[in-house]
Amino acid sequence: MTDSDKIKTLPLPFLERMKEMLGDDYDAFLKSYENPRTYGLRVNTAKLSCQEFEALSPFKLQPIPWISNGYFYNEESRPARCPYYQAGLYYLQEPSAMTPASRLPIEPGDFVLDLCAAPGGKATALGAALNDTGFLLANDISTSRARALLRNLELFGIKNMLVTDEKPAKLAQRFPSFFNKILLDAPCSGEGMFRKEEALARDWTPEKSAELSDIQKDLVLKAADMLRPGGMLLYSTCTFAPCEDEEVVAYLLSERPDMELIEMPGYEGFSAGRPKFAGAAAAFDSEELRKCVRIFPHKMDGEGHFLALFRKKGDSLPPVFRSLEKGPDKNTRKWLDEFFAEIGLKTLGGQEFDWNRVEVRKDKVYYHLPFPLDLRGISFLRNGLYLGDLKKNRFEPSQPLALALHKGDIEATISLSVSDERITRYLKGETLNIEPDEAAHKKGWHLLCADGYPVGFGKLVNGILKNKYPAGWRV
Ligand SMILES: C[S@@+](CC[C@H](N)C(=O)[O-])C[C@H]1O[C@@H](n2cnc3c(N)ncnc32)[C@H](O)[C@@H]1O
Repeated sequence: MTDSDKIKTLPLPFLERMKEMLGDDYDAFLKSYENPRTYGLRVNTAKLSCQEFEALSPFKLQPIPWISNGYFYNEESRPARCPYYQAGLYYLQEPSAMTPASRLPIEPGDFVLDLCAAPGGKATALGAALNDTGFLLANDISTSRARALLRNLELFGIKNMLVTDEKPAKLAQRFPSFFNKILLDAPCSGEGMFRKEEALARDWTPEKSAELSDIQKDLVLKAADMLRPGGMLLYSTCTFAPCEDEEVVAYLLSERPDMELIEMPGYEGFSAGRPKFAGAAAAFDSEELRKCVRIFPHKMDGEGHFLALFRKKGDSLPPVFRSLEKGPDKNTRKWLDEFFAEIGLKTLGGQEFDWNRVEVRKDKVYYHLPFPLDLRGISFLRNGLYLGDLKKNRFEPSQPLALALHKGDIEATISLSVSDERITRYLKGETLNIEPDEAAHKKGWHLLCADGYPVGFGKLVNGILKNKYPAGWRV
């Protein structure tokens, strides 16, 4: 389909509304559909700095000016095929979609909720910013989408996380005034993504936006109720529809007078929210809506988005938890100790290993959140990090453990260059020949690394590395 054909697929009522919204800018907006879309990559700063990534990157990068750790890349570079992707060094994300997580200021130790998180484009950014301090609850109502979310968080090596597939109402009941940072990237009509995904334009109807607006209003109230006084909530959509954007913001401000809009770090391409779209619920100064941000594809190298940053008035202290004092049973401790001695474990993700966080369920060993949460009745896919499995009298490590390890955490590594074809063969599940000077130990469990960044485990026997990369992760 040519680019001018693309314009022909845009629904007429949508175009009429955009013409009214944009006035003199409408022609430039329409013309932007003739431009190719841009491609973005966001560096996992929990694993390496942007400078380190720039020095390593095999593809040409150009910084995204409004995202501190974001880069444009050329479509032909195919960064998903590079082993650094399997090592969790970056996430591929449309550049505008990087904006919401980047405008929610995460501090070490924050309790963060991403309410509609799958597949994890924003949750991975929030988790990396927390860098295993505090904790991240990443939720999605859809179980299958929550599985993809879990995989992406595991790829990023995040430990302090709870991944749930719950109804927001249930979470709101269990966690009132609990989190101090919340991202609500709401389900929306996706008008901002019409250039990227034509199917969205084909399925669009004005009635859908009205239905979604009701859902968004419900979700934003639930999110506000889970926010602690003094905490911040970022609401975002990838649509231009006023009933899903300013109208939802106005609704929250009217229903919850303790919520206020605040300015977010700006960028020259951002456009202000529109006071006239406040809708019926305008029991506040609608000029405040100018603090919202609209992203238009004719003003920036990205697709359409909407963002609003709120603060809950007042102040509060973080919840206090009793510390965990349980730890694993004697045998689990022994088998884990033996494995850790074999690989020479010093730290886990740069932090001291905390035995109190270890718990076994059905022969699976987990490294829980650092404090106990009451999860009775809450449906979750993961609490913390899945460390591995108890087999007959021994422990076998998991892939998420491999990805949660940092350079320097363990002794038993084999580090090959990313361009060494053995890394690609490993990712396909093949066994490898390893020279004696390439491995830290003569035999046993090793962590295979690409330029020092963990990719997965293998077991060395007589110069052959038996592949332990799980079938479900292979490329
Ligand atoms: C815009 S997408 C989220 C994208 C995600 N934040 C990211 O950056 O990768 C919206 C998500 O909301 C989920 N969703 C839809 N209705 C929901 C509801 N009532 N409660 C929670 N999540 C919901 C959908 O399954 C979908 O994954």
